[in-house]
Amino acid sequence: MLNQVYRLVAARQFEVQTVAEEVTANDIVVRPRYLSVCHADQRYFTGSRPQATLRQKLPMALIHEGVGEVVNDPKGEFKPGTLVAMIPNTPSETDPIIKENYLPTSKFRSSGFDGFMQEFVVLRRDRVIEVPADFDHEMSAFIEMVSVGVHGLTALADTMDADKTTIGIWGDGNLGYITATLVKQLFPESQLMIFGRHQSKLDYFSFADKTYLVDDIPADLKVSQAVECTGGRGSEQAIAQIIQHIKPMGTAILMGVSEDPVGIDTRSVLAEGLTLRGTSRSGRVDFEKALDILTKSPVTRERLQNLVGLTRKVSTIQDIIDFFEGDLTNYWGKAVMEWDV
Ligand SMILES: NC(=O)C1=CN([C@@H]2O[C@H](COP(=O)(O)OP(=O)(O)OC[C@H]3O[C@@H](n4cnc5c(N)ncnc54)[C@H](OP(=O)(O)O)[C@@H]3O)[C@@H](O)[C@H]2O)C=CC1
Ligand SMILES: O=C(CO)[C@H](O)[C@H](O)COP(=O)(O)O
Ligand SMILES: [Zn+2]
Repeated sequence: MLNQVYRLVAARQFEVQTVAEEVTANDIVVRPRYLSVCHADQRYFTGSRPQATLRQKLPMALIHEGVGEVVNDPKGEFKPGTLVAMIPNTPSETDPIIKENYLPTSKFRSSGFDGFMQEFVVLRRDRVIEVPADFDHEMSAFIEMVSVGVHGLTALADTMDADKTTIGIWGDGNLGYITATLVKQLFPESQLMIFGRHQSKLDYFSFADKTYLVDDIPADLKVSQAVECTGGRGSEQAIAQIIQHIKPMGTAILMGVSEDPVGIDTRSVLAEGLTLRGTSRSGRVDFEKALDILTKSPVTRERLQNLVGLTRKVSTIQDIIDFFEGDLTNYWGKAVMEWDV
């Protein structure tokens, strides 16, 4: 099958390349419909990764968050037109201990392996998962990010001590918002506190028990456990505040990506017996759990619909460039393209 792949070839430059794809009986052919932009894609689009990384990974189709319609299933298990979430991580082995998203042999789309900006995406059968027909399509585009939140909170549940009194989330953007909606489902008895930089973003977290601007946190405030969802240079300040405000022996899950190493006050980490645990990406089990939560909880779906920020139909390369540029200046929410190439 000949496929048109929309690859980033250099910062802010895309090219359509024609690729011959083999479709085996174990594959599903999907036409992408709604695609959502992640910070990781923007770091490639703007050329802000190190030059050596860009040389190694480009040309490459961006985007690892999206839903599409099944076009062809050689085994007939999925009907044509079925809406599916596409799982960007593609493992080639299993391990009894290391999860699929941490195996060095796994390929992750839009990080060295073509993402979803293609006419058709050929995925292994276990890399698609049906999305209920009544889900909002634009919200469904970022189910991958919901699965990342599920993965992070699963790691928190596996690691933390018995104190569930208060969970603090640092970061008032997309990942913070998604993780906050999931805390309400996965830790319903906990008090949820959000720590952010913008009052107008914190106002969206109306379901949280408390919100704080990070320059106005009461000195004696303590959280039982914490999740860092900031990234960039903001991570350093967020981790420092988490160390200051978490109870002894608490766990902090770190999810924000920083290009440069950030400083951490290890003396306090040791003195208070804290656990800092990083989580990255997600696997099929996290997608399944995310879809289960969304299916059972209409209120979570409604909250996540409030995170749909910029939406536009894209049909040409200029539309794609304009869309990515638009996302860079978009203040609140996820940017979702209706993929109409
Ligand atoms: N681990 C993983 O698998 C994944 C990681 N990520 C990463 O998560 C990070 C966040 O992504 P996303 O939510 O989309 O980004 P956003 O820009 O939407 O959100 C980050 C928010 O955190 C705020 N912030 C910055 N510093 C602090 C601080 N010290 N304390 C509290 N809030 C702060 C930012 O404010 P301001 O804009 O003023 O700086 C911004 O509002 C990125 O680094 C992204 O790459 C994303 C997906 C998956
Ligand atoms: O966004 C993510 C998962 O949803 C990850 O942060 C992203 O995959 C990291 O990739 P890269 O190393 O290419 O920045
Ligand atoms: Zn991502």
